[in-house]
Amino acid sequence: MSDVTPLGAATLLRAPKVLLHDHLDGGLRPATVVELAEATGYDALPTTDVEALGRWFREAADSGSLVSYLETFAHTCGVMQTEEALVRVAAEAVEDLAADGVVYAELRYAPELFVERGLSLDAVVEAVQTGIDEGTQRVAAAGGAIKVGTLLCAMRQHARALEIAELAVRHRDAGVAGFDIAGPEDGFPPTRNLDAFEYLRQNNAHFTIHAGEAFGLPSIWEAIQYCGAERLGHGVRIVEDIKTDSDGTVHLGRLASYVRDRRIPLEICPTSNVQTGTVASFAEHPIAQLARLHFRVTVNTDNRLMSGCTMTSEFTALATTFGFGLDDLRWFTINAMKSAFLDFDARLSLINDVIKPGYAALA
Ligand SMILES: O=c1[nH]cnc2c1ncn2[C@@H]1O[C@H](CO)[C@@H](O)[C@H]1O
Ligand SMILES: [Zn+2]
Repeated sequence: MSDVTPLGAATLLRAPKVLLHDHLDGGLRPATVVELAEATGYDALPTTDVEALGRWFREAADSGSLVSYLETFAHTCGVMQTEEALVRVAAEAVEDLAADGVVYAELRYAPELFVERGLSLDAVVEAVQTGIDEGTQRVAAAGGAIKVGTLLCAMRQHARALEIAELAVRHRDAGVAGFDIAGPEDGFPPTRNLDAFEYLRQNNAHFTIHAGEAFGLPSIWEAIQYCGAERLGHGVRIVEDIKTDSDGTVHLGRLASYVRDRRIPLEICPTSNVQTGTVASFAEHPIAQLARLHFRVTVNTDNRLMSGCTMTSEFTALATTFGFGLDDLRWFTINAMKSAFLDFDARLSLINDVIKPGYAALA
C-alpha cells in the first residue's frame, strides 16, 4: 500500500469520509439512552450510569456471536418507541457523523422495531426523517455540511420484507435511499424474502443485503444471484473463495471473481466483525487482502455505540494496523461514494467538489 506515513487521528478526523453501513439503533449516545429511558418509562436498562452503560454496550456486544451481539439492541430499540425519541436519535446521529468528518452517510434502521407503542410504519419513517432534517440543519447552522439518506431494513426473522420494501418505495422521494435485510443470518437465507427483492427491482429501487458475516459463501451467492443485491453488507466472508498458494499466487473462485469483476461493493465493518467473531482479531481482518486485490472495499462503523467506534477511529486503526496511508483512505472513501444509493450527478459532485479537494488539502 502507498503512503505509509503514520497518520494522526487529528488528520483523519478532518479527512472527508463516506459511511454506507451504520445502524441508527446502534449509534445512540449513552447519555441519550439514559435520558430517553427516563422520559419514556423504559425500565429495563442494565444501568442508568452513563459511563457504565456505554461500557456495558461495548462489552455485551463483544460476544463472539452475531446472535448475542444483537441482543443489546433490545435496549436501544426499547427507548426509541415514540416520535420524539426517533427525532432526537436521528438528529443526534447526523450531528455525531458530521463531527466525525463524514460528508455523506446512509443510516439504516428497521421501522418494524419501533411500533411497540402504536406508531405506524409510515409515522416511524416520517419521524426519523424529521430528525435527519433537523440534524442536517443544525450542522449547516454551525458551518458544516453533511448529506444523509436512509435505508429501511426488514428483519430476516420476521416475515415483513415485502411490506418494508413497499414502505421504502413509498418514501423514496422523501429521504429513503434504499432497502436492506438485517438480523440473524444463519438459518434465515435472503431467498426467504424473494418477493421483496423482486418488487424492489421492478420498481427500480436500490438495495443491499447483510450477507457473508455470520454465514459464508452460500449466503453471498444467494444475495447476489437470487436476490440481485447491489452491495453486500459485510460480505467479508468472500475471502473463503480466495486461495493463496505457498508461493503467493492468488486464485479467486467463481463467486469471488464475479464480485470483483462486477465491482460489487463490500460494506466492510472491521471492529464489528471482531466483536461478532466473524474474524479472530483486528490484525487478522482480511480488509488488507481484499484491498490489495482491488475488490470494491468500503469502510464502515456498523454500530458506533456497540463498537465504541467512529469512522475516524476505524480509519486510525486501519492506518496503524495495516499501514494504510491517505491515498488508501481516499480510495476507500471514493469507493464508498461511487457505491452510494444516490444519483450519479450528486455522487460525482461529492467526489470532485468535496472528497478530492479535502484529501488534497491534507496531503
Ligand atoms: O452486523 C449486523 N448484522 C446483522 N444485523 C445487524 C447488525 N448490526 C445491527 N443489526 C440489526 O439491524 C437492526 C436494524 O438496524 C438492528 O436492530 C439489529 O438487530
Ligand atoms: Zn450491519
